[in-house]
Amino acid sequence: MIGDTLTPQTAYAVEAHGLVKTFGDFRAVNGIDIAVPTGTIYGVLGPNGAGKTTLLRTLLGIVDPDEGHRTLLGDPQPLRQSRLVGYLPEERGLYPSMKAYDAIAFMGALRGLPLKIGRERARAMLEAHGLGASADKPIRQLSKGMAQTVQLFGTIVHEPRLIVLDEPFSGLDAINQGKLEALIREQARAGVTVLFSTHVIAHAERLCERIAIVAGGRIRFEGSVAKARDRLRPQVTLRTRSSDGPWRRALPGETLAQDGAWHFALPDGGIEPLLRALLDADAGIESLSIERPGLHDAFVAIAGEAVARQMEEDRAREDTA
Ligand SMILES: Nc1ncnc2c1ncn2[C@@H]1O[C@H](COP(=O)(O)OP(=O)(O)OP(=O)(O)O)[C@@H](O)[C@H]1O
Repeated sequence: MIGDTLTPQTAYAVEAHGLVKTFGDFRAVNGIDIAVPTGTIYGVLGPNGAGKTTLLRTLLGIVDPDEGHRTLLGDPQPLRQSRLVGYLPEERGLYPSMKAYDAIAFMGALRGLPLKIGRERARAMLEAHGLGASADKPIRQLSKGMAQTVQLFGTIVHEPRLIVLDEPFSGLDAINQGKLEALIREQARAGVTVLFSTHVIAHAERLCERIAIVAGGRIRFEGSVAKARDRLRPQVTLRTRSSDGPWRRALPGETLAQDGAWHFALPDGGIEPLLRALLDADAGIESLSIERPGLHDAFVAIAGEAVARQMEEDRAREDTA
């Protein structure tokens, strides 16, 4: 890895406290604390306009904060670490006449990788991902998905320690999104820290060890996906043969009877006391399921219905674009 001797690995690849970035009177980033553990896949999740891009750019050192401080790979001057960082911006663009392998090598060269090594690695990466036949094609002849893959390879060809991807899934079809998810996992397995932004909850849920939910320039939640999901109680659905009996008293107060089943949140004391009552009274348990809420439900609980609806709309707009 280039410059591996420059900085020892720190516990957190990115750390920031009290970050504020204003544009005129508008606070795009409004007091953000964030800590991205080294070697994790970390997602910044929020609707368009939440401040994700500004946050990433501030962490990278492209934008200076008005308040607060941050370290990138342990360095309070993030740009000094740029050779160890790969950044895929939201606005993407490659030179249309450049050949695919050359475009990758060129991007690596901007991060200090000798062109010759970049070209060799570029060809190997394209081969390994079934794109060897496109290596010598000019970018303008590639499909959108392929061009985006080329840009991503250009982002990682210099073997960075930290990859920052701004909305990397947008504009990709489902197949290419799956390939990108696999590539992100591959990088993480190799010990690379991956920080990405998205407005699609499913990507964050599938990929991330930790997430930050951002809305209105602030972090509404920071932690593991499991911790976010734990914000909501698991939901119980119970079907019984008998419809009444002393066991009914063991159902929680806010139980809802719907579609021939009882629905309620898992009680603090667990399901066992209720099970005992059902068995003792011979209620006849036909089915019982306990479902943990997904990240989507947790997101609604954390960020609110309005923000969740805006994210759905962002996604729908993108799908029809
Ligand atoms: N250079 C700038 N000058 C003025 N306002 C800006 C600038 N950059 C961002 N903003 C504003 O800051 C807010 C946050 O933008 P930002 O791009 O960080 O959000 P985002 O969550 O990344 O959303 P998107 O995915 O739409 O870019 C938006 O209201 C945007 O218009």
